Amino acid sequence: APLPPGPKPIPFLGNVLDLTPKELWLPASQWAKQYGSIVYVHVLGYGIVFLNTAEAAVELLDKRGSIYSDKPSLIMCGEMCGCKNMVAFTPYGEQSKRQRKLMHKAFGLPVIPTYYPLLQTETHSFLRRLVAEPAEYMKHIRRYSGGLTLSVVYGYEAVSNDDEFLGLAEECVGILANRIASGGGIWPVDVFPFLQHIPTWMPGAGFKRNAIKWRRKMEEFVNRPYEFVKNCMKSGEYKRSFCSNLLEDEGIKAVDDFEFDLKWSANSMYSASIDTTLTTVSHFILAMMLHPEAQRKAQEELDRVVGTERLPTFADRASLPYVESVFKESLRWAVPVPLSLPHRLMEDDMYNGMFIPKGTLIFGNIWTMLRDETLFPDPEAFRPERFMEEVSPEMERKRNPQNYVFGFGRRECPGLHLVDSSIWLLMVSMLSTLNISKAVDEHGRIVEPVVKFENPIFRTPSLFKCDMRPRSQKALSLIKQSEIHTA
Ligand code: HEM
Repeated sequence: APLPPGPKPIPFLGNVLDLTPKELWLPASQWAKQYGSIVYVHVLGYGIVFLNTAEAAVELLDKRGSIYSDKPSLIMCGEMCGCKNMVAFTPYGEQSKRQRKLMHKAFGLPVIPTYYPLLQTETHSFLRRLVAEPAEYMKHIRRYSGGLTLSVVYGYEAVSNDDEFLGLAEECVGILANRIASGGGIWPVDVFPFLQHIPTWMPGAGFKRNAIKWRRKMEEFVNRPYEFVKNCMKSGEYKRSFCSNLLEDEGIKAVDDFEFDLKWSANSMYSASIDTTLTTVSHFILAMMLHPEAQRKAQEELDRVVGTERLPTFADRASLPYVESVFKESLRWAVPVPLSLPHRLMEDDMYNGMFIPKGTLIFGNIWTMLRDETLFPDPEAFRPERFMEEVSPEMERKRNPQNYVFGFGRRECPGLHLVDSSIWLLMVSMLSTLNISKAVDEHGRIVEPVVKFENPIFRTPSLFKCDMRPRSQKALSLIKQSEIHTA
């Protein structure tokens, strides 16, 4: 049977020249238009498949999940830098299933309301930092998502921007995203495994010396916050968290390798939440700045439902349909992880008469799915109204961006329910208290945002100038008073 179609490879090297290190989703979406729901390329004989429709992604990644849920085994990232135990890199098998079970226990839908008070506290602290230093909004979003994850996962409260655990986490997430996994995480040693045996002192062995250094940092990042929880529990003074809840669960504790799994799952959630949250919230700010009419409509709804005497809460959610549509459209428009994370096919397989060889890397092309004109007419436009239209339940499911942006099948994002609450509250709180608009320079001219996307995995916009200020004196005092109420 033929391989799926795709751009013509060159001899031996394959499609190496077609694969761009930045915004690979753009050529991938052109291939989707040209070749259809499934596209095949290869690099030096290693196959890569892009699944361009929800039907193909659900059929393969979900229904045939037992063979489509493995992860590529990367020597540099996984073995040498020790990341193979992070959930996003764990091979499909007993360990990945145990880790996901732990995360499901902590972040499954029924548990999320128990985090509401914490989400509220962190959101209000974020608003206070934002009004004090609006130009530093990216720093504040990072601090928010880092602080939230430290509290939820370890019961640890970061007290300042210079907090030692926040610093350690920032450093490690930076090493992982910008050093270890840059260029898709494939190093020469992954293609020529014998390189791992060359002595560290040899010229050209810099990658080995770096790997030793980075591995030590990663281990510190895994162990130190975990030891913090255990010490607090010993002393009897601790906040409930993912780790403490599971450490108190006698049934789960009895499972083999429990502590190892717990430590690495906790750490993985930290790494997985920072860039994704930063990307989503930055896109929301960008959208509000570029579409003042959508912002105004959302604010009118908020003023009608919540009023101006208090901040919004989760109890308001069902009465805010337009705000809900802004939330959905922000996720669709942003596509924070446009090609999802790669899965590895464990056995030869056939799809619609085409052959997909064992070992092929499979990318869910979420970008193309969420730019599908039949589901989202004028897909580049930011138009929350599209989600206000009356459609059949089947169509509603097909058009819900939350069914795409978190990936598919057995490796689907375990943080999705938390994100649904945390980012919703963050957006609604910003809308209710702040006006977001384009910045004005010292000559009074409007500064048009210029945005680039440099990260190969996350569609994070580069820092852009914008103006964020309280909607009124009342809004400012609500933000300031939130500290007193939280305390
Ligand atoms: C807007 C925010 C987020 C988005 C868009 C997002 C999206 C994704 C996507 C697309 C994947 C890959 C799924 C696949 O392989 O098919 C993923 C994996 C993952 N996410 Fe998220 N995520 C977000 C936030 C979070 C948060 C807050 C957490 C933790 C609390 C988290 C934890 C994880 C983990 C641990 C994995 C690896 C799962 C595995 O390989 O089994 N994510 N996420």
